[in-house]
Amino acid sequence: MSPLIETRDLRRSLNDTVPVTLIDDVSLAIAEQEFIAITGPSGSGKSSLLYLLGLLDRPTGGSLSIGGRDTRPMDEVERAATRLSMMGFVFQFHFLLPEFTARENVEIPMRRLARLGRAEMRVRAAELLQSLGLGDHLDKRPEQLSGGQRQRVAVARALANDPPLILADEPTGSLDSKSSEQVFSILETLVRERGKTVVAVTHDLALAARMDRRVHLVDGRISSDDHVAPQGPAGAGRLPLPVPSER
Ligand SMILES: Nc1ncnc2c1ncn2[C@@H]1O[C@H](COP(=O)(O)OP(=O)(O)OP(=O)(O)O)[C@@H](O)[C@H]1O
Repeated sequence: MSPLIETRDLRRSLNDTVPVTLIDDVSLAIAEQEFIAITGPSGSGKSSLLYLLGLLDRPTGGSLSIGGRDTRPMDEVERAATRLSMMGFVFQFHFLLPEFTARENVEIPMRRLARLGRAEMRVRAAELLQSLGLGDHLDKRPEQLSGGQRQRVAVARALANDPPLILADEPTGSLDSKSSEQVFSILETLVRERGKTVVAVTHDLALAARMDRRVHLVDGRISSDDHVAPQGPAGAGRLPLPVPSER
């Protein structure tokens, strides 16, 4: 089976007055159900790499395949369609739309993909939020939620179209330790019990140590890539997500 993500000699350069190489010949294969940290010093290119993998930016060299499809010939419409169906994004700041409720925010990617009818979208959004411990907050707007709750809404939104891949940029970076642990354990459960692949940029080496693989960048290049065997219980099947306590 082809990897979920495969890059060969991926490169992103900027041709400003002084040329800068953000990502330098990165070759990486990521299989389904991997739980991967992208680590490295500030400015090493972690976010740049994640944006390339998420088709939010275009490489200036090398190749990138998603789900076995070469992304090079894709136009913007195909790239957007691939993002919607294959990926969910979680950023350090939740980027929820303030005028919409939690449930409406989760419905947005479903509306864009337009695979489900309106009633099905509403039910699915509610179920996702319930599974993340937010069943009592469906109709609240982001300003009425705590930071940890907002980030869990952002995770529910990332899962809206049931994508195989979740790309996260410092997903716990602006949370207190309790909320950070909740969000991390949700991401872990998505891999272990829901078969998702999670690629997360993190500065937090303690969290990275709990993931299965650490791709370490220095100056836009992979300086180390260390794997450990997945820790999920073999044959555990699909278990419910751990429901964080309501706050
Ligand atoms: N649009 C841009 N123009 C010029 N330089 C850029 C641009 N985007 C990123 N850079 C530079 O590229 C390098 C890599 O940035 P990137 O944000 O990917 O690093 P990072 O490892 O995620 O950093 P941090 O941990 O601080 O978020 C940095 O030196 C950054 O200043």
